[in-house]
Amino acid sequence: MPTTPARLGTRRSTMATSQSQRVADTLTARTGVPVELVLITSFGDVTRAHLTQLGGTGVFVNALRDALLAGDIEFAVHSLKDLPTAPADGLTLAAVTERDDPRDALCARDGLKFADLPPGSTVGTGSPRRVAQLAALRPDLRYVPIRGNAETRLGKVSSAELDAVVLARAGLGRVGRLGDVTDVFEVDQVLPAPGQGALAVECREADARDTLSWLAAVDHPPTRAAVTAERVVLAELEAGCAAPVGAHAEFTADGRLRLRAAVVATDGTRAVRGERAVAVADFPDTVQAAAALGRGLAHEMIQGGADRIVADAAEGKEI
Ligand SMILES: NCc1[nH]cc(CCC(=O)O)c1CC(=O)O
Repeated sequence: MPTTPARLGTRRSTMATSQSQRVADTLTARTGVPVELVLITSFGDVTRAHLTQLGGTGVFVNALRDALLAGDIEFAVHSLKDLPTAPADGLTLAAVTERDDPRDALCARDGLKFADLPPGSTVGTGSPRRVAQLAALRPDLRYVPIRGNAETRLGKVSSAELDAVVLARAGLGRVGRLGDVTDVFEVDQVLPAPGQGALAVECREADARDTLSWLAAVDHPPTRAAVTAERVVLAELEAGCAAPVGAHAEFTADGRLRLRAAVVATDGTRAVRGERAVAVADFPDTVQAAAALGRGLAHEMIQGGADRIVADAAEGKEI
């Protein structure tokens, strides 16, 4: 067992350092291996461009991946929903942590619920997925693209620049701001981003089987199966993290993995939704069964025109 600390690369934001520290602490508690955090600046943290204009997925993870490949760190913790679906050469997902609350949350002025926002109220979110699904529920609100970390976004409500913002509840918990939440969207109202609420532990492929095999101590196989199904939907639709695609999988009481997905046009007027479930225990490999579930649902949705909606959303970059 190594006695020099393993270096865990993290982005600098409060959310990133808090979730990285939590993974580090759990790993040390479960394995005895000391872990130190190494702060890395990513392009996604410094640019002010809108997420849909950054030209693809991975803006938040590339700096960490570069540091891994350069040998500056042993492993990295990412928000799984920020991780591109394409595998990175030489790297592997050593663990997927048990998912936190996957739902999106509203933080509104005066404790307002979503249904009680007056018509014309301004709702800030940088995510086409959220805008599309929220606009389908409340076309009478004004959706305003915003960027910045969770604290910056919440500040736009307290300064009265916006009436509300929508953020992931899991992230708000990690920055200690659950007290700002005034409403929570059930997953059948606003489907979360694939992987939302789960963390990915990434390392060099060779190390995962060898010197870093202890990272498996934070792997949560049911979460890995669920997020695999969700991410396959995203990959099959050839959509990135900025696409209007929601997907959520969960195990039902009778042991089936149930996957729901939605592709919604950014103005909320067109949508293709789908749902299917599989008894994963009937298959030798749970993750492969989950991937097959995701592929099946994605193909059914493509038959229904989901790929057209994704392509249209990618063309009209401004939301
Ligand atoms: N794209 C930024 C990002 N990446 C992960 C989270 C939240 C935490 C999570 O989903 O694990 C957030 C902020 C947000 O969407 O509100």
